[in-house]
Amino acid sequence: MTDIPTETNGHRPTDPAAPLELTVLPARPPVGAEGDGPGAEVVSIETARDRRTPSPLTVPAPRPETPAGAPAPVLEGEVVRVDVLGEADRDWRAELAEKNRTRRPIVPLWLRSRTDAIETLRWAGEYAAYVAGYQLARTPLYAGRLAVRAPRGLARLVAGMVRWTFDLEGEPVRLSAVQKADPEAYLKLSRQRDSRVRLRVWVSGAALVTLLIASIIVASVPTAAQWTALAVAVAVLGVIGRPADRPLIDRAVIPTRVEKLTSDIVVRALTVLGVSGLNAKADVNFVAPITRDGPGWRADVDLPYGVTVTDVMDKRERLASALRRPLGCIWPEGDSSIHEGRLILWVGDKDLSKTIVKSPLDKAGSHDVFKGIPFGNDPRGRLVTVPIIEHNILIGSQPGQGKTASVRELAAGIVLDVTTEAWFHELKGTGDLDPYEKVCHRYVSGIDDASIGYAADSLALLRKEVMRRAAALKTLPADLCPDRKVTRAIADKRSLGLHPLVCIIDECQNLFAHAEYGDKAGEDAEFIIKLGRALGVVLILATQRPDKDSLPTGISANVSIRFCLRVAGQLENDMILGTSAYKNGIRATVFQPKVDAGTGYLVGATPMAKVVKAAYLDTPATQRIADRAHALRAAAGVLSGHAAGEQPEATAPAYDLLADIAAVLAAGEAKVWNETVVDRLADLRPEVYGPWAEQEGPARTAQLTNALKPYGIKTGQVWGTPPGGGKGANRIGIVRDDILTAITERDGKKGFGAGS
Ligand SMILES: Nc1ncnc2c1ncn2[C@@H]1O[C@H](COP(=O)(O)OP(=O)(O)OP(=O)(O)O)[C@@H](O)[C@H]1O
Repeated sequence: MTDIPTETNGHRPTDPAAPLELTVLPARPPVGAEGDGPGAEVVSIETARDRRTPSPLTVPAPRPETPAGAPAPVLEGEVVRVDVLGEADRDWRAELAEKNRTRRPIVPLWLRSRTDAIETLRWAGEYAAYVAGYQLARTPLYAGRLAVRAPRGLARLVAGMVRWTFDLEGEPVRLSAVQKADPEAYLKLSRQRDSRVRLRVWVSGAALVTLLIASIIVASVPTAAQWTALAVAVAVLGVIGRPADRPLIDRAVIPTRVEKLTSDIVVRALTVLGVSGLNAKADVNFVAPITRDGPGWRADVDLPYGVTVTDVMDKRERLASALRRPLGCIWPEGDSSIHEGRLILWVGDKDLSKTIVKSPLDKAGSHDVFKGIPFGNDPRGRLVTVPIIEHNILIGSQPGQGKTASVRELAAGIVLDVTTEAWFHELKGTGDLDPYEKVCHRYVSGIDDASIGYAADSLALLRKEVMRRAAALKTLPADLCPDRKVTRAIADKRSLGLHPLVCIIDECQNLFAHAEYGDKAGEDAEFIIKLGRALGVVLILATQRPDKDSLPTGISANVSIRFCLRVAGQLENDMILGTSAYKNGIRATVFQPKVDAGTGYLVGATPMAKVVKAAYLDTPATQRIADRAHALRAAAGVLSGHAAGEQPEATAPAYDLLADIAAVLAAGEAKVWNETVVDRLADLRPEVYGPWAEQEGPARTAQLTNALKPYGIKTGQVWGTPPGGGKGANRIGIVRDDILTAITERDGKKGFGAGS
């Protein structure tokens, strides 16, 4: 509650305990003044304050200047509270809405997702099977233990029977009656004992006779039954003869060493981080009970006002120390859909950095890329799938953090889908993708100029392919292609040539920073990323040098899925994960060099950025997958290009579209129809633009419209006349100035980029 300052006379009262309000509220009767007599009620100052009716807000008098040491005059005035006491008007609808938003699930978290439920039941099943197997394997040991303990059990049984039959446990009490010379008590106890013993002798005798009869019966039954009876008798005696400190059955698992996460532990950890505003127990507000969530504990906490989850994430190492767990177990996350201070603290049982995630593709017979590719696990052990159709993927990190391993996992999903054409380029020359060579339409591994030139050719060919596909998709009937994009049904019709085509370039910095091929390759890649998405063309790029020379900004700005393993700083982080990622707390700098190989931030594949440990395929596993993919593809008759031993396609001749258009437009032509420009381009470079001119009507016009989109140039209705003369008309066309402006801007940027 906020109070207007109470120092209306410029001085605080000398006695700090003095009720400040009473000295400055002369206009109002002091508390209890109505009853100042003998029967007056004694009221505490707090109660009196609370009873007081709220006053309208008044402005305090300005502080008067008083000469030093002079007693300050008491000013008339009234101290009032800014906040009105009492129950504030409650907006019950807003409260209900808030409650609805934060309600806890009826069905437990692990049962809400099919995958989680299956996973949990699998764990339970595996655990039960393991315990059963473990104990079954030890039955001979347990039988031996029972046999050894049986004689002691027999002795205990006989001794127990005798004690019970003759009521020996009452003996000390009877003796004490004798010692106290209490004949009355003794006689009472003796009579009770005699009556008990009379009954018990009969019971014990009956038990012995039953046992005798049972023994005679057992002596006459087949041997197997005799053994069974003996085993039961030994087992019973063995159990009776068990030493108090040694259990019969061994534990199948060591009791968990993982400390249960409690609110005290969480509070202790959060309050020692040194985050300003987060210092005391009262600063930590639990919004749900701490629960098990996957293989770890989850605490949902509201941080104090003004403290954000990023403040805590920045101190992850300290948090790990405060929780006394390895860093790889501590995964604080935000839930900004609620607010910036909602922290979900997940503390895993196992250190993520010591976990090797198995790829589900290792055992998969085939795969469908339209369902995404299983990529790895989040820290809670949940499978994360990366969508690939209609996406492009950028992977980046410092050297040796697991880029190639991540690419291998994605490549496994790609090759196991026979409808997907694979163009793989590994520009490090270490042969990490070599197992896949035999299924690739285009493949190269190397760091030399020829290999880099080959990759540049691939991008040029891919650009051409994108343009071909754009036209081909347009001609498809609407019922087959309602959304104007490649679907599973379209991909399955191989004759349409619109199946998924995935081009991987590992260590792409060697291509984009290449003096000869770099610029053109960058432009082509940008073009493919922008236009290829709906056409089934996917680019996957991996780089260990995410700077603007090695990774053109047009690429880093337009990819839709990003996976960033450990990087050194904010700049690299944001180049891979997108502008402001670091500021928003998505920081791949938190991962440890080498130790966290394979672990990175995945953005764009799931609704929120996620930490993911990529599945790891070693070379033999990769080889097995590639062998399976080869057999599948051979059976389906889809091995082509490099895989079929064909020579590489003739490389696309290098060309510059904007320069070519500028060359075919005369200085006085302000606006020209697309079809006229396409005809002139085909004349200029038949090998490049010839296929455009072969298209009919709208498809021909669309070729140029699509090709200009990446440059930000739009086509529209322009007035013109046919080349041979004739009636003028409005048709789709271009404005010459747009072309010249784009050329000037591009060349300007190049000049700036080179110089900076
Ligand atoms: N997902 C993973 N799980 C476990 N270990 C991994 C994983 N990914 C990579 N590693 C480990 O890290 C090592 C380096 O991985 P990789 O070659 O993929 O790194 P890179 O980033 O491609 O390196 P470079 O930049 O030098 O090419 C691997 O040999 C492996 O030991």
